[in-house]
Amino acid sequence: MTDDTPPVLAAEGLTVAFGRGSGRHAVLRSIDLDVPPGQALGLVGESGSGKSTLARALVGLVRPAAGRVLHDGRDPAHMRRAELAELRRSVQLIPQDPYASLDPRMTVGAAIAEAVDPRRADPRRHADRIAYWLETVALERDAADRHPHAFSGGQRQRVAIARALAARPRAVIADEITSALDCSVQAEILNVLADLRARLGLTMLFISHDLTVVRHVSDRVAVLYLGRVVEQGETETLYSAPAHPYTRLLLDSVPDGGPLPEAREAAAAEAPDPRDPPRGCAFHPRCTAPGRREDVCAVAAPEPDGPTAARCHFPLVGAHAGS
Ligand SMILES: Nc1ncnc2c1ncn2[C@@H]1O[C@H](COP(=O)(O)OP(=O)(O)OP(=O)(O)O)[C@@H](O)[C@H]1O
Repeated sequence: MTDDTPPVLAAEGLTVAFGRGSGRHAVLRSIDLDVPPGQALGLVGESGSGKSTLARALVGLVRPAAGRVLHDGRDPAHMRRAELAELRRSVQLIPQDPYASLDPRMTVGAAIAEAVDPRRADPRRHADRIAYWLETVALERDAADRHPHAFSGGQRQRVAIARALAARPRAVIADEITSALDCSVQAEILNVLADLRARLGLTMLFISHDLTVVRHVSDRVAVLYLGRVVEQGETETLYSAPAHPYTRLLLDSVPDGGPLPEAREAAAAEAPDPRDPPRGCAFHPRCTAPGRREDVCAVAAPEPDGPTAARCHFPLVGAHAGS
């Protein structure tokens, strides 16, 4: 790999809008991010911030209103049908609910066989590959003969991961795959993913509303607020010195010892309607960073600045940090 190897996944000025006429509204606004080969980018944000829409846009299920997505430096909008089919295989989306990716009528073996070779999906033909992928996610070989409903939630998510990997993707997008699971099962799935990343050098976009979860599996993290990336950077930098008050709020809300009083107050405030975000900095009505909310916040949208490209007029750290 050279320095000019393009990222496996990228978004450039990506804007996605839904609705028609006067009801049309942007859900993602000028998103810039990239995931280089073998890296894992975590994407965090609260419900409605646009995480799933971004995942869907990256795999070509949602069309940009402006900007573009790139796969290995190429825009799917200019691909032929066969290339698009190959793209769908090479970027696997694992959704929160494995039932959305697993056909309940198919045995697990048949589902994996289909990913191995869609044209010759006979599970007997691919028995060794099926066993290999099941073992890769720490499931028994005989899981192949059972249907998805015969598994627990965590096991089902392992099956979904095995199925996604069996397609030999260049990248995996995991969308809230642990959020419906108990803490201990969540930890198991995160360990499986961390192990797979180390063994297979997977390129990954890992989406969650939970910063603690994202930290374990990401080299870098991007924070989404009302359809905008408000901060992104190396995981350790972002966690140890967040520059955006929203990132700080998310970190302070992590349940170890309970949130700080300001975080509690801001977290309790309703998130604004994504269809009609506040002018200026969209976060300003909830911003409780002491002494930092100024008139400018209500009128001017901040540009990304500092080591973590924080979109804040008064970042908490960095050259322009206020007192
Ligand atoms: N097909 C659609 N048509 C219209 N609006 C949509 C559509 N898909 C998503 N939205 C809206 O886009 C916004 C972002 O939704 P999205 O599902 O991407 O958020 P999210 O961060 O993934 O939330 P959650 O964590 O709750 O899934 C929401 O206001 C949602 O109602």
